[in-house]
Amino acid sequence: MKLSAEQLEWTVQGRRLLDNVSLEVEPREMFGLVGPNGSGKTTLLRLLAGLRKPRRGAVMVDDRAMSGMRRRDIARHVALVEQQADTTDRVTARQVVSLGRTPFLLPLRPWSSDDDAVVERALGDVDMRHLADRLWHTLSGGERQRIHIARALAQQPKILLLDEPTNHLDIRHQLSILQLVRQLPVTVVIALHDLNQAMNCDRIGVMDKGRLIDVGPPGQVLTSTRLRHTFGVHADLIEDPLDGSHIMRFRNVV
Ligand SMILES: Nc1ncnc2c1ncn2[C@@H]1O[C@H](COP(=O)(O)OP(=O)(O)OP(=O)(O)O)[C@@H](O)[C@H]1O
Repeated sequence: MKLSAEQLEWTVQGRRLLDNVSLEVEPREMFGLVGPNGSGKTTLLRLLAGLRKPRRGAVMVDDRAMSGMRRRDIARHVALVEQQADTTDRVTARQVVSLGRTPFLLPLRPWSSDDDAVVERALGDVDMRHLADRLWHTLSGGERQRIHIARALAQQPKILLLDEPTNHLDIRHQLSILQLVRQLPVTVVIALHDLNQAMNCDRIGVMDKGRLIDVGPPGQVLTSTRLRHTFGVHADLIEDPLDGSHIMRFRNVV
């Protein structure tokens, strides 16, 4: 499924947090969003997920305007994993993942064994089956993050939006989640701070002060000049002797 943004604008208290952002993400593409703190990545993801309505511009899912879609309809296509989503309810990990099935439940289509199977698979995908019956508040930050990803997977979305999904994870789970996301047959937009992880996306977009200032293949976009000007760091791209891929080596701040 294709996801596009057309001239999006979002203003809060007179401050323009998103300024004329246009973007097209192709079906099954993995699109990375990078940019310094406060550059607008989360704001853009929330608009792309339909959680906020743009002041100006539109979000399109294939050729349908999201503004004309009902909440449940959006949720059947688009899932968002937020950076800090929490719950104070006394629920188990499995119950949180089960929430991902809500958009598909109807009076004439109640919970079924198919839903159980989807939830179990999602728990397995994030390596959380063994903790599925634990209460939410007893889980660690990284375990909660994996459960949030599982909830989004249980939604079986065509478009998956992820806001820094690896920021609480140990290195093994970082790699396995990114590998998993990469293999899913869905359109992905993923905000990442780790620029070396962003190198694995098909294309990336660079956000800076609410604007999307560059889009393209990672190797073309994340140049030493871009890292200096937008991220304020001196860095070199080094070639990995094993496979010829590029690795960023950060030196010091500008
Ligand atoms: N509701 C709000 N009211 C006022 N300012 C806001 C609001 N939401 C976000 N902002 C501001 O908008 C800017 C963009 O925030 P956003 O969370 O989208 O950035 P980000 O690129 O995701 O940042 P980070 O990398 O730190 O997660 C920030 O300066 C933030 O303080």
